[in-house]
Amino acid sequence: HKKYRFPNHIPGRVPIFGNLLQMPKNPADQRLHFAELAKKHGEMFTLKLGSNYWVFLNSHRVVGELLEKRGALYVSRQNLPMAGDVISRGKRIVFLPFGDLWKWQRKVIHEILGPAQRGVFGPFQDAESRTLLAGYLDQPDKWHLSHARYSSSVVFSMTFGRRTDLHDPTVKKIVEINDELTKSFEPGSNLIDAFPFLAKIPFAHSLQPWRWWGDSLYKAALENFSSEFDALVERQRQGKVTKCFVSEFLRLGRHKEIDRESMVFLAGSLIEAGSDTTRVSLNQLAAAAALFPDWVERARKELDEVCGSNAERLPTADDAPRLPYIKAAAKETVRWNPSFGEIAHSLIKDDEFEGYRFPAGTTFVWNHWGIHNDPNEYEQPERFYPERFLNADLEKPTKGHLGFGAGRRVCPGWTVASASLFLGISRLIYCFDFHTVPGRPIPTGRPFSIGVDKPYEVGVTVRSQAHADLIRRECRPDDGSVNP
Ligand code: HEM
Repeated sequence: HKKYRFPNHIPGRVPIFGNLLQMPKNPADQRLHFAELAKKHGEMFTLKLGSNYWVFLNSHRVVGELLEKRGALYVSRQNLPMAGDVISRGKRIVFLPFGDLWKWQRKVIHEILGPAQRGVFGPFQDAESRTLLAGYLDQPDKWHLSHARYSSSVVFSMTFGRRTDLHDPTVKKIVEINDELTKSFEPGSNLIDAFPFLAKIPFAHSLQPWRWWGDSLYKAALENFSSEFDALVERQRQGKVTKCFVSEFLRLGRHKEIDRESMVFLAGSLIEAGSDTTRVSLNQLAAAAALFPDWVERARKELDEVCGSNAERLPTADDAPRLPYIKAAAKETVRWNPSFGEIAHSLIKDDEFEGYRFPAGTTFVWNHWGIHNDPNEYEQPERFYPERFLNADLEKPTKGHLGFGAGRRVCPGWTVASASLFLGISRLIYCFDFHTVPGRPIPTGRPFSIGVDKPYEVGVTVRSQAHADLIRRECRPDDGSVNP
């Protein structure tokens, strides 16, 4: 590696493992650790994790220079024998290395879910957010389950054309598989991904316990998605299909271009990538509304001007041009106290930058928590303050923060995601008050827990009798139940 030069190596490396043994175990602690390292070492630093070099990008400037401006080079994912090959058999787009299959999948997703298709998924978001309100009204203490149901049912409708609730067996399995999957790609979380060469040693299959676990996760996901796929084809045969990702995919003949398992995983990947992210973002929103009532007041003023101060009607997607503050709040929701970790990019060709030389295969991490909490990047970063996004980029939901990642790997679901957030936020803030619960402070200053359990206490009450009546009138209460 003589001809290469990495920025700021973090001291304390040991042979073979590099910095791996210094990594905190818990993902939230890892994020705080990366932010601390950024404070000490500046815009870039390097960790050696097993046999891999990980360069951390700690400012919007270097993320922009490398992941955005040179996006065509910083476009792949690192070699992940466990998460990518064994658990996903190279079929989950999120782990796919740069190449034809990845390019093809991005193109198809864009074609079916991009901005031109808003009319297709808009009605799902409208229906599901009404159910969200009914859930809040009936079971205010289960707000977190209402978020889970909303998020999951939107992406399910959009992908397979059917609504779901939290008791749905397919949804339950997805949640379980996702839990395991998330664990598997934290930096340093499993030895095989830290030492990819181990995967190449021809041990007998039976001597590789990690393979059993990975294989069983793959099979569980495949069965789960396949049965949904078959059910849709059957509904279609009976002439009962709603326009959705899979029905469009079939109508456009895309299934002739790809094998069945890859097709099933493409659909499944959308659900995996779209549900938890939206759910956790709404959890962040609830915490922010309870902790910072000042922005809620300002958001209300705008909503009341458009929909009436006495619950005349619900906000809709068509109100967006008159609700700039809500659009800004949707961006701030994915910026503030971000709970999710980053997904690293990998370099496909040697590159030089400001005196450094990186070999192809280097892993690059956009330091999500570090950048979002850096006072040099955001004034008072700990404060939820939508005003910071009332600027020229307001209409570009992915700009000004890293909530959707960056560059060529930026979340391809952002159109759907930002519309789900916009509608969810505008309706919730219009109809409900959020407050902190005495003696149960919301634990900010570190990433929130992303599990399906309630991450913290938030008090929820309907704003007025008129708002409760509006919900009863316009949202079907029988759909609103999240838990018997
Ligand atoms: C608020 C909700 C969401 C958030 C915060 C979010 C965030 C992200 C982030 C941070 C990435 C990685 C970007 C990178 O590597 O630079 C990503 C990737 C991805 N997201 Fe989202 N996402 C959300 C919703 C969705 C939805 C609704 C869908 C599907 C319709 C979706 C589909 C995907 C896919 C397929 C990828 C992998 C892209 C690739 O590797 O090329 N996401 N998302």
